[in-house]
Amino acid sequence: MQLSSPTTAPELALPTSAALFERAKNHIPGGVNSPVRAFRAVGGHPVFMQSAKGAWLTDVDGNQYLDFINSWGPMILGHAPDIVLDAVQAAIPASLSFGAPTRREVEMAELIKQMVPSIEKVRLVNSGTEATMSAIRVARGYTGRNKIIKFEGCYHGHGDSFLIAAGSGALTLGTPDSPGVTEGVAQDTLTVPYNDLPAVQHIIEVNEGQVAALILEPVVGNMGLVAPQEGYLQGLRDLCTQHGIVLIFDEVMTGFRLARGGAQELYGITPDMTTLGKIIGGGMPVGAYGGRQDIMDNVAPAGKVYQAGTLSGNPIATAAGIAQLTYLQEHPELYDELNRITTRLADGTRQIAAELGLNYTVNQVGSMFSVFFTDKPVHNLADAKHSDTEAFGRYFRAMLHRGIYLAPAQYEALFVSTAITDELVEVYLTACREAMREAHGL
Ligand SMILES: Cc1ncc(COP(=O)(O)O)c(C=O)c1O
Ligand SMILES: N[C@H](C=O)CCC(=O)O
Repeated sequence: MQLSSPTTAPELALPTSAALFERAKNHIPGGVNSPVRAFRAVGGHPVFMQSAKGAWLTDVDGNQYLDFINSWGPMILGHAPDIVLDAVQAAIPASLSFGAPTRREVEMAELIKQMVPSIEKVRLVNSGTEATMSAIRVARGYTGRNKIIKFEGCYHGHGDSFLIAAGSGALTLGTPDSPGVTEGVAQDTLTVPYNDLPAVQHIIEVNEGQVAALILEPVVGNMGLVAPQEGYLQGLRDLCTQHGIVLIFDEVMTGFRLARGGAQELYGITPDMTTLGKIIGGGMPVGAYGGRQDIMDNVAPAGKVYQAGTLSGNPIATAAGIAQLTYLQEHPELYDELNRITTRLADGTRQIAAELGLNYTVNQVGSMFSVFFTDKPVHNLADAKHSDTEAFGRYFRAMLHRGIYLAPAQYEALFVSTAITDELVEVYLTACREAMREAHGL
C-alpha cells in the first residue's frame, strides 16, 4: 500500500497540568493517588481533569478528550448522566453519612440480588479492594483453610494477598510482587497462568485440602483484555466443586458491564461468591461482596468473620448506585448497542493495524477491549508480555495529542460508554490510523 507521509499531531498545551503535577509531587507520592495515573509507562506527565460530560473529558487547560477509560469502568452511561446526578442531588440534603442503617442499603442489596442471582446475601463496602480482601477472609473462615489460588496478571486491588503476580499498575511498574507483603502472606497465595486448566488442577492436587478459594477475573481486564477460552470457566467451576474450594468471580470490572448479571451471566457459570465495585457506585466509591447464603452468613454479626466499615452503605453512594443499576436493569437493549459500537472500534483498530502491516492483536468482550502491540494471540500474561510497550507508549501519546484518552498502559483494558456514537467511532478511527502511523513512522 502506498502511504503519504505520516502527520504528527501538534503538541498539546498542558501548562496547568504540568504545574499541578510539579506541585503534587511535593505532597503526594509520585504526584498521584493511584500509580497508573502517573503516565510512567507512556512518558510525559498526567493530564489533570476539570470536568466531564457524556463521552468527553475537559482538562484544566481546556483541552477536550474522547474518553475510553470512563474512570476505569464505572461511567458506563458516560460522564455525569442526569439520572445519577439527580439522584445524588436529591439525596444530599438528608445527610452525607449516618453511620446507621438506611432504606437505600436494603434497596441496593435487593437490586444487586435481582441482577446477579448467584448472590443470595451481599455486604456493601467502599472499594473493590475491600470487597476482594473481605471475600477471601470469608472463604477462609468458611472452609477453615488458608491458601488461595489467583492467576498471573489478574489484579484484585491492593490487599496483601493479591500483590503476588499482580496485574494492572503493579505489572506496569514492574512490582507484581510488592515489597511490604510478608513471606507468610505470600506463601498462602498460589499463582497459576490464566487459561491453563491443567495447571490449576495440578496446584490443587499438590495442596489438597488446603485451598480455601480460587479468585479470578472471569474476563481479565488487568493484563489488557483477555477472554476465558472455551470451557475454561466451567472447568474451574468443576474443580472447585470437586475439591470444596470457594469459587470467587471478581467482577469489579465486568459486573453489570458485560451483561446485566456480569460475566457470570454472559458465560452461564455460577460462582460461590462475587466481588463488585465501580459501576455499582455510579462513580462514587462503593464495592460489594456477596454469594451463597451459607457462606455469607459467616460474616459478622450473623457469623464470626469480622468485617466492618464506618462509611459502608453511604447514603450518597447508594443513591448514585441505585440510579445507575436501575437504569441498566430497565434498559437491557443497551448491552447489544454497547457491543455493536465496541465491535466497530475493535474491528476498525484491527483492520487499521493490518493495513499498516502490523497485525496487532485486538481482544474484545462486550464493551471492553485492548489493542496488544504484538501479532501473537494473547490468552495469558506471558502472551501479553510479547507486546511492544515502547510502541504502545508512542501510540498513546499520539492518540492523546489527537484528543483520544486511552488507558496509559499496555496492561489495561479500554471501557466504552453508551455516549460513544457511530460518529464518535469515526473520530476515534481517524485518530487511530494517524496515531498508528506516527507511532511507527509509517
Ligand atoms: C478486577 C478488579 N478487582 C479489584 C479492583 C480494586 O478495586 P479498587 O480500585 O476500587 O480498590 C480492581 C480495580 O482497581 C479491579 O479491576
Ligand atoms: N486497573 C485498575 C483498575 O481498574 C486501574 C485503576 C487504578 O488502579 O487506579
